[in-house]
Amino acid sequence: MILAIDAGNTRTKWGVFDAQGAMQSNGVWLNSELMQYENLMACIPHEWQACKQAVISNVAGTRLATVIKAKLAQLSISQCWVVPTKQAANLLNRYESPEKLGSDRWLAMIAVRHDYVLPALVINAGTALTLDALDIDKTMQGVFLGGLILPGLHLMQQSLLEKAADLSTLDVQSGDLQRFPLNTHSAIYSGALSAMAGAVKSMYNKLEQHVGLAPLCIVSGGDAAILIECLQSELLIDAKQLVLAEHLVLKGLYFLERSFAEGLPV
Ligand SMILES: Nc1ncnc2c1ncn2[C@@H]1O[C@H](COP(=O)(O)OP(=O)(O)OP(=O)(O)O)[C@@H](O)[C@H]1O
Ligand SMILES: CC(C)(CO)[C@@H](O)C(=O)NCCC(=O)O
Ligand SMILES: [K+]
Repeated sequence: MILAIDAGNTRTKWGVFDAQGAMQSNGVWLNSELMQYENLMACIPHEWQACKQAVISNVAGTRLATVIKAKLAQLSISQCWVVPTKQAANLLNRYESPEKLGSDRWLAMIAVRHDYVLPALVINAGTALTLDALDIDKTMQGVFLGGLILPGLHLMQQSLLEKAADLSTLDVQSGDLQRFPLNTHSAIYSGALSAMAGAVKSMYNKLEQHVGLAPLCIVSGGDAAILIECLQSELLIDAKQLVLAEHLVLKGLYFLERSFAEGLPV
């Protein structure tokens, strides 16, 4: 059994994979929750005890990493912390400094390379919104062309409330997506969601132009369903090309681990 851990900026998700690559169990913590456990053993899921090996993606900083390291050490689970490279698991990374690419973005692309037909736009709608363009070359290798980083739905709204004096008494709460909003909550919510959808449409068009055919648009993350609904209702992207994908980073971790085990080039 292999344990995969995806530490994002808001939440940490984990999944246990069997030898056939099926996810047998999974769970999630808020990072704030995870940092508060005094007794680390108390919050270790019993499913972890069947694992000898963990593969970890962390974009949440060193404090959270320290907590996770200690948990795994207590259980004598070996640890592999993923740092993106120039090439791995049949995917080429064209980032100027490959190791500076977020490991969550890299692993989501590894999962998409494995599970879907390329080209594809790989979207994570979480704390941040990332839009990563994935093509395929003549040798059938996946190629990461580059991508965008934006604030996610919660952050976009939160930053407005923090910096605009007349909005500072409001909470981030879901307004409605409206075409012509007539109250502040819906104006802010619709503004943030429209900005996200507009960025997706723009990036999708660029990739479509670049590859000369309609790419898939694979969406994951806490706000994936909301974003897909908006893209569909506003007719921005053909519904046939839209896919809601779960656990992409966890699956990417499993596939990367397996590619190491099979001795594929890294
Ligand atoms: N307690 C919360 N705090 C912040 N965002 C939340 C919370 N609960 C739900 N969300 C929603 O989830 C989104 C974050 O998604 P997700 O959980 O995928 O992020 P994450 O775990 O931080 O992952 P990543 O850092 O990889 O983006 C926010 O935009 C927000 O709408
Ligand atoms: C962009 C985020 C925050 C998305 O989770 C993460 O992938 C990250 O911290 N990336 C490092 C910077 C980069 O990808 O260029
Ligand atoms: K993520």
